Amino acid sequence: MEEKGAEKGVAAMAACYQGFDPAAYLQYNYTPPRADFERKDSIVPWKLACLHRAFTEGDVSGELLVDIGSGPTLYQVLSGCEVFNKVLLTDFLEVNRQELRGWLQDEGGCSLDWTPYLQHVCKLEGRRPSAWTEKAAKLRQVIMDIVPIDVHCPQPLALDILPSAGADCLVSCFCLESVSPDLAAFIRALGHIGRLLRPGGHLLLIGALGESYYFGGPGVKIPVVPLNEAQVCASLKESGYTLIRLEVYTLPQDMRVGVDDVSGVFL
Ligand SMILES: C[S@@+](CC[C@H](N)C(=O)[O-])C[C@H]1O[C@@H](n2cnc3c(N)ncnc32)[C@H](O)[C@@H]1O
Ligand SMILES: O=[N+]([O-])c1ccc2c(c1)CN[C@@H](CO)C2
Repeated sequence: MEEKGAEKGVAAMAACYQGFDPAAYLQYNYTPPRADFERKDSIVPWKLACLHRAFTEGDVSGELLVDIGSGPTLYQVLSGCEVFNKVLLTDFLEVNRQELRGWLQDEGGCSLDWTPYLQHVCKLEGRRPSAWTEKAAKLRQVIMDIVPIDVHCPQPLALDILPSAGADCLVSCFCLESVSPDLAAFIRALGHIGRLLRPGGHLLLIGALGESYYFGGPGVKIPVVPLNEAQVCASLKESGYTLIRLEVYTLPQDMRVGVDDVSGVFL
């Protein structure tokens, strides 16, 4: 049983997320300058390059990839969808699950055009950019479901969703530190998601460094656990992970656009 304070902190975070606005969030973080495919130092191309390397160079493989706290974004599985034949997307909010379903059903029901992302990852894979339609079809084919998740629950997913052995790989981007009231809750959540992973499975974790808040929509200010590299490493170790590689991106001044106070990104 968590002590009362922890439960109150978690409930307060859930209340903050009631105002989350997927379209605004995508606009803030997934359009230029943060997603500028012509700029070598833009954040999103850096993340896509790291994910491409992680999914193709490491010995990351298996059947099932689970994305923890997908939000309204798909970039985090554009490389993984070529390596795993089942991808499970998850989020705490129905508005985000709905946004992802909109893309999946390909009826124009989503707030961001993911084509430049698909084209960019095709380029990283040495394919011609026009292969983006094949990649989109592949992703729609491997996404098996879009389900609710709560990383503060010792059992974050409904019981019958994962095979008994667990997932072969987890990916989670800007979730745990953005949904936890404090560092202790962040570490507990790391442990909770670790139980979804089979022994020897991989966790690809992307997160914010030095961030204390971000806007999840107009006027929707959400508190974040400010992390430094040492805390990330110590938290992973404490929750039973073996760190294989840590990469850090430091935001250039013009990537600080007022939607948060993040200073760096780790993977
Ligand atoms: C900053 S967004 C990250 C979205 C996306 N992964 C990305 O890379 O941009 C944090 C996400 O965590 C979700 N979330 C909020 N509370 C959560 C919880 N208790 N468990 C899991 N996810 C939660 C939110 O709905 C939101 O989609
Ligand atoms: O630059 N980015 O690509 C990017 C994408 C998502 C997010 C950030 C930066 C920083 N804030 C987090 C929420 O804590 C969400």
